[in-house]
Amino acid sequence: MRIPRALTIAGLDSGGGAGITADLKTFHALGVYGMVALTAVTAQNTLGVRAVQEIDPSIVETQINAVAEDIGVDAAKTGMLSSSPIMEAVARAVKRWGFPLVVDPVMYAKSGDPLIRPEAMETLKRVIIPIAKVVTPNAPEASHLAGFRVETLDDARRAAKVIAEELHPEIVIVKGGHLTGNESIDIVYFRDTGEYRELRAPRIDTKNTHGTGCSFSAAIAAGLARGLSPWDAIKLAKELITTAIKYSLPLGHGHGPVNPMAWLELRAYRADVIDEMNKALSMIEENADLIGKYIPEVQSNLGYALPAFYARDLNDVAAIPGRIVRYMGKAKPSGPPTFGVSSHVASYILTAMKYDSEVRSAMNIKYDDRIIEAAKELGYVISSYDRRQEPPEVKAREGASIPWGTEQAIKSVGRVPDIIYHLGDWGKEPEIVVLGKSPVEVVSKLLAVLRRIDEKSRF
Ligand SMILES: Cc1ncc(COP(=O)(O)OP(=O)(O)O)c(N)n1
Ligand SMILES: Cc1ncsc1CCOP(=O)(O)O
Repeated sequence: MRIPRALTIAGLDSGGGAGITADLKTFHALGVYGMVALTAVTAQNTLGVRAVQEIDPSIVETQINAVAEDIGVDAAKTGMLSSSPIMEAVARAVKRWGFPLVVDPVMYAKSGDPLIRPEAMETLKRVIIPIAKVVTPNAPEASHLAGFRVETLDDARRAAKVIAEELHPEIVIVKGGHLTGNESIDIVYFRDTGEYRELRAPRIDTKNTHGTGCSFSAAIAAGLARGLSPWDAIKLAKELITTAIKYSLPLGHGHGPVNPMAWLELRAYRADVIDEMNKALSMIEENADLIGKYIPEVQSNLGYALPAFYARDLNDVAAIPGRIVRYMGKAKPSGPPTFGVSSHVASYILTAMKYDSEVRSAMNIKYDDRIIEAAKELGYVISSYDRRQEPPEVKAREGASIPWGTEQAIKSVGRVPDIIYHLGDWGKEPEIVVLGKSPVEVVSKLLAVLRRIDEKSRF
């Protein structure tokens, strides 16, 4: 088994959002072992850079040699290279080992503070960019490298070609993050073939973009280390950075950090949600006769949302496609738990989570007075709302009824209850919704109530 290995040759951001910490998170999120050759220590936070201590160039070079000689480097990236001597040292080591290099031509921090000495700009162009397989300037960096202002997509296309032809990297990506428009469009130019390609993603409206360039270039290096073609590595990096920006972290008072670990966490949480749903479905199947009696005309569903930070909309809630039906008197899930297949139950969950982020699961069942009575006896918190009181403007808004009703029920008991019910309206069947922290907890609550009804009916 080959363990892909990538090296970041970059600076430390004490705030943890950019530089080597962003790079290592990105490498690991993509399943690549990460190594570091530190070039500078910056005293930095989300607001700016307070101080910079450069690392001695010979130490930078020795770090690269040390890891390449022993552990091996499948691909590397550079970030903050602030001085000509550091650049010369890096170039010597890169040429010695011959690994593919991604260059993020870091010039300024998001805060606007400079991260390169003015006199080193020429060395960046003459010594570092020519040894790059891929170079990833944003629009201001592309302006410096190409020698004209990059403000439009056409400018970006022209700049990519000029940088490739004059400075000789194999591939130039002029990133669209600093340009305007609903989409963030990166221009990719291949020097050998003269071919242009584009990478598009919806522009995400956030100020928390600290570390974007670092993570993007690290993701390309990780893809190369994994043996992907440059184009596949670039596409993967665009997907990762879009996710990292979508789930960026509102930390600090300036530009908060992007979140490359979201790539990994989302996958882990999704798998966890499906596992927990399957456990609860087994409980339903083991008690199919009992639960079967309480499946309503519209049928039931059981939902479970991702943890609150990741639960943004209905697609972030897993439920049963085709719902839980009554078949031969028994409760029967129609299919495997799947994200984005519920609107009704998912809407209860997402609304409840606004009041208590721990309550991530719910199941709807048929209304029955005995359930309310038994739940009261068991000490559950019960609340209700009256669908007939729904304001016309709420009724008129698609998808607004359940959030409205859920909020009414929560506000009337001052917390997210265990059970919410309503007695219906014209054309709306009365229903009971059981809520809980997990689907196992929801089904356990439901079974406790149904068993109590059963016991009572026997005496
Ligand atoms: C140590 C260090 N390296 C690089 C940067 C640049 O990061 P950022 O300011 O977020 O800009 P992009 O990553 O988007 O290019 C830094 N601030 N510190
Ligand atoms: C009670 C109820 N009312 C309309 S659909 C439905 C059942 C569950 O729907 P979903 O599968 O959207 O959660």
